[in-house]
Amino acid sequence: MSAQHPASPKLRAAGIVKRFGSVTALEGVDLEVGTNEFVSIVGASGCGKSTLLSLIAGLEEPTSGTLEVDGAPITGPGRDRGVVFQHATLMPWLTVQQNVEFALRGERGLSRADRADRAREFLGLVGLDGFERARPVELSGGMQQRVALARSLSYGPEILLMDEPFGALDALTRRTMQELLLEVWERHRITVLLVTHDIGEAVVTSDRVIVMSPRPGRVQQIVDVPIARPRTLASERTVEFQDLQDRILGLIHGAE
Ligand SMILES: Nc1ncnc2c1ncn2[C@@H]1O[C@H](COP(=O)(O)OP(=O)(O)OP(=O)(O)O)[C@@H](O)[C@H]1O
Repeated sequence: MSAQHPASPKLRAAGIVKRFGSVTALEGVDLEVGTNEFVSIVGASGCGKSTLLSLIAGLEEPTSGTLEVDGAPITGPGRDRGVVFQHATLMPWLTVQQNVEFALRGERGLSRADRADRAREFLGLVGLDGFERARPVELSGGMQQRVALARSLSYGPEILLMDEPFGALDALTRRTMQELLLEVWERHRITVLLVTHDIGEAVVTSDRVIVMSPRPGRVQQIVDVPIARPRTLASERTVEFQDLQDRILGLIHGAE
């Protein structure tokens, strides 16, 4: 287990247990994520990665244990946490611009014009200038995920929770989206928690990788990623990168 724990964590989970009927999805999960940290969660299918993310998003309640953001308990979904899922879940009858504006409707003090400006700003950030009036059906999967990312970032969350956000994309688009995510993270310095099946993705993006073990889901090990940033394709060709990736794969297979 890594000795490094953030001094005052942005996000803290302590003793988390989650049961669905007779299934124990999570058993005694402890986790601390620092402000601006980029942390990935990996592990075999069914080890509780999505469940943990849903609990932190406030979409599910733990059976027992404590979940906190900045020391305050998580009691439900909140605008301090943005969520991006594997599928973009855009509203098909709205344009790209309207989809982002819709997410801003609850923002106090934002006029209609402000919402439109904010939506345009974030669509620009994810490289969708010129697509504001398109409908989701006219976009590729990667572009739809860009809209989902813009939508989640537009209301200024401090934590971005991502569940296999690029899992449905082809390898090239996936690579572009990883680079975009890192760019956004470097620029906005938010805290990111990324669930992924792609160990390379976890290593190239993260400060730390949490390896979970299944039945019931627990934190098996936390692996530090000491590779210098910014990370590029060249960093992935290094022995250090390959060794880390192999070590994490070994941990996952050892736990199955
Ligand atoms: N709503 C639910 N009702 C019943 N059981 C559930 C529910 N959600 C998750 N589970 C169970 O909890 C366990 C953990 O599931 P979860 O989806 O969190 O795992 P995961 O690691 O994200 O899996 P995958 O990598 O396949 O997406 C599984 O045994 C799953 O069947």
